[in-house]
Amino acid sequence: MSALTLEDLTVSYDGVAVVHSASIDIAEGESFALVGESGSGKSTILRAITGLATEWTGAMSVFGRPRETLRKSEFARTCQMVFQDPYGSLHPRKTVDAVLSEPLKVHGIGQRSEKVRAALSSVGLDQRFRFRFPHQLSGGQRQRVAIARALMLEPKLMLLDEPTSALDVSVQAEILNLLKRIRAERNLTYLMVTHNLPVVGFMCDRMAVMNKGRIVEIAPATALHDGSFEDDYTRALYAASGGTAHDTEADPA
Ligand SMILES: Nc1ncnc2c1ncn2[C@@H]1O[C@H](COP(=O)(O)OP(=O)(O)OP(=O)(O)O)[C@@H](O)[C@H]1O
Repeated sequence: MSALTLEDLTVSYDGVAVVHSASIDIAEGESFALVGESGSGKSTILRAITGLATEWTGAMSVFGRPRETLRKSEFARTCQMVFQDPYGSLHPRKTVDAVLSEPLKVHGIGQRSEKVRAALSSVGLDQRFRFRFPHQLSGGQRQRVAIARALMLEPKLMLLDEPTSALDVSVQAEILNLLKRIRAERNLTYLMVTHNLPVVGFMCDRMAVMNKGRIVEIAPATALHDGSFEDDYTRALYAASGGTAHDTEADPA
């Protein structure tokens, strides 16, 4: 079963296309990376999937359903996104409890207190953080809250937009380990934007490489062992990242 299929997806802002004819098919349970330099269109693909970028042509489907047929609430229960910046993505005047309860309230789901407690422990946060505000948390703790919020509705597909790049190097590996564990525990599908190839080696099964709005190559993450890429741009990106074989079992940070 495909978790996410994009066919010939072109996305524009104000009539100017920034993603051109992208096609990707991600299997259920797969962890898939979108890589490429800044401005290549990676986040725009995530924005089109979530509905934040509305000018698109082509076809998108989520677990076999055409994207445009999914109502907002159905989509939210299937697919959630974690953003790069846990500072900007959490409301400054809402406690962790309020942030985590909100999706349950909106969707009419009960047993909220138990669910919030369980969510905190599943992202490795002590219960004492429950009634704190974002400014009372570290960057890594905030990102744990953002991940917990994304999990509240038990989605099957997670879109991760550079989920660790705003964090201190010392906590990046912790968050990547957390994301990896959660995916295994819940059989989640990940589509992750990153510019960090070692992160791809650690977290992902396959990668699509983007250059100037186009997917130039789709390769297994194991190609990072020896740089066996077909496309010149991908090889240049690999060389720029150090070009060394990455141990996929080791922490990248
Ligand atoms: N809201 C917007 N309106 C107009 N143009 C935009 C908008 N957002 C992004 N763009 C443009 O679309 C192109 C692709 O941007 P996008 O953010 O998707 O790239 P990216 O690969 O995710 O880069 P980064 O790694 O820097 O986030 C860029 O040229 C960018 O300037």
